[in-house]
This record gives sequence, C-alpha cells and structure tokens, in this order.
Amino acid sequence: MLDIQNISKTFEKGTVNEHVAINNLSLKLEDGEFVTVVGSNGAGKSTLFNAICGSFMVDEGHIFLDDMDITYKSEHSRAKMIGRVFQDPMKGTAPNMTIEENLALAYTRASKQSPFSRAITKKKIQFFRENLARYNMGIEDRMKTKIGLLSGGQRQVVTLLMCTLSIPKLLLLDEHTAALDPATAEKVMDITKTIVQENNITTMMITHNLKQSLTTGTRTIMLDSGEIILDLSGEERKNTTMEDMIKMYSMKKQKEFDNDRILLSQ
Ligand SMILES: Nc1ncnc2c1ncn2[C@@H]1O[C@H](COP(=O)(O)OP(=O)(O)OP(=O)(O)O)[C@@H](O)[C@H]1O
Repeated sequence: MLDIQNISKTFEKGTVNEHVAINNLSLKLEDGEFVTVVGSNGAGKSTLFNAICGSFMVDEGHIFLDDMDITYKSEHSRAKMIGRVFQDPMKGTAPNMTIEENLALAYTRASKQSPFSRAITKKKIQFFRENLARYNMGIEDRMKTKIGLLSGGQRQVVTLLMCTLSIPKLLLLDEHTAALDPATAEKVMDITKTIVQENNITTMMITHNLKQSLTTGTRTIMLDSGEIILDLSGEERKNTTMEDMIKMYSMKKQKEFDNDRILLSQ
C-alpha cells in the first residue's frame, strides 16, 4: 500500500545549517495497518509526513502509494489520496466558512466529483449531519456555524470527517490530540479509532505518548536522526513496555531518550 524506498532529505544543503532530516529511510505499510510514530525532539517525524504528503520533494528515493509512484506528484494531487490532521485545530479548515461548506468542499475534492456538484444539497447536509451526530460532540445542529467558532475538539472531529467521508488511501495524524485537554483528547482519540477501524483506513499517527504508541493501532515505529530505529508489531509489541522502549533507544543510540513531552505523558 505505502512503500517508501530509501528516501533522504537534507535541509539547507551546503550552508552551515545543513541538516539531514531523513536519512535513507525505507518503510512498507500493508493495507489497513495503523502505525504509531514516536521519536525524540527533531527526530524527523513531521518531516517524514511532509515527505509523504509532498510538502517538498525528497532528495533521493521513491514513494509508492498503491503501486503508483507519487515521488514527483504535487502536494495538491496527493491530497486527493492522503488525508492529514494536524496538531493545530486551526489548520486544515477554512475558519470563515461554515461547517457544511467545509465538509462539502472536502467531500467534493476527495470524491473527485465535478466542481459543478459543489452545491450543498439537502441530501448532502443530511449525510454530513448523520455522520457528525454519531460522535456526540454537539456539532450536528450547528451546520451553519463558522468553523472557527467551534472548540478545538469539535474542530478536530470535523477535520477528521473532512479527511475520511471519502475514504483516503492513507490517513496521517500529526499529534492531532496533543493540543486538547485530556478528556477531549480521549474522546477525539476514541472517535479516531472508530473511524479508522470501521473503514479499515491505513493510518500513521505521530504521538508523544509512549503508552499510547504501544496501545493504539497495530504497529509502532521509533524515529531518530531521520532513521527508523525500532519497528514493533505482533507479540513483540504486545510484550514491550514504555520502559523497554526507552531502554532499547538508549542501548541503540548510547544516549538518553531526549523528549520532555514524552516523559510528562505517562
Ligand atoms: N523546512 C525546514 N527547514 C530547515 N530545517 C527543517 C525544516 N523542517 C524540519 N527541519 C529540521 O529537521 C529536523 C526534523 O524536524 P521534524 O519537525 O521532522 O522533527 P519531529 O520529529 O517532528 O520533532 P518534534 O517532536 O520536536 O516536533 C529538525 O532538526 C528540524 O529543525
């Protein structure tokens, strides 16, 4: 499904600030896998997502999605196949447009409907409303509210729906619950799991919560200096604790795991 072959990315090449953010990284995901991504500060997690989405072209290597070589495809054309939810609830939506306008726009774009069918029909509104009502966030009765007026949690749920009403080939969750209060974060996480499982969506999720990285999804990878240094799944993953992961890191890298945010989120 996703096949990343030996990609590398160096920022500010040839300057004193030259930095290798992704270093000859390869990763293969099967259909329906849900991979959590952890790593120390600056490990390259967001850069990996940016490379997959086409925010920049990689310097070397290739990226395939369902056997299609997307390495040189624009970010815009990849967005039709890849959904992404960011940490910042302000990202990914048009704050001055209403909930139904945002949903209609995303749905039309992803489901490859003709621009002439952008019209927000009663049928579409009913479809959006039914989907929102399932998640008990009190959004379904506010379809004509500007999305910028919603709470962070409500916005993340709308963004999740915008990315998944038309099922993407790949869903990237970039710490999408990190800016929410703990109770809301848990609720949004539960909704995320429901959407992913019901639709069998191949998913990657960056998290700073080591426990969550082991208990959510089917596989955990740890990045460091732009390389995958741990890749856990099946029984091995089941038998691994947070402490084991930190120990494995220290043994491999001969240094302490450097991430304040992770230590705070036991
Ligand atoms: N556009 C850019 N220009 C220059 N350097 C960049 C750019 N994007 C990322 N980097 C650098 O690449 C490295 C990896 O950054 P990245 O944001 O991917 O880390 P991360 O693992 O997501 O970290 P964090 O958990 O702290 O968000 C960092 O050293 C960062 O400063």
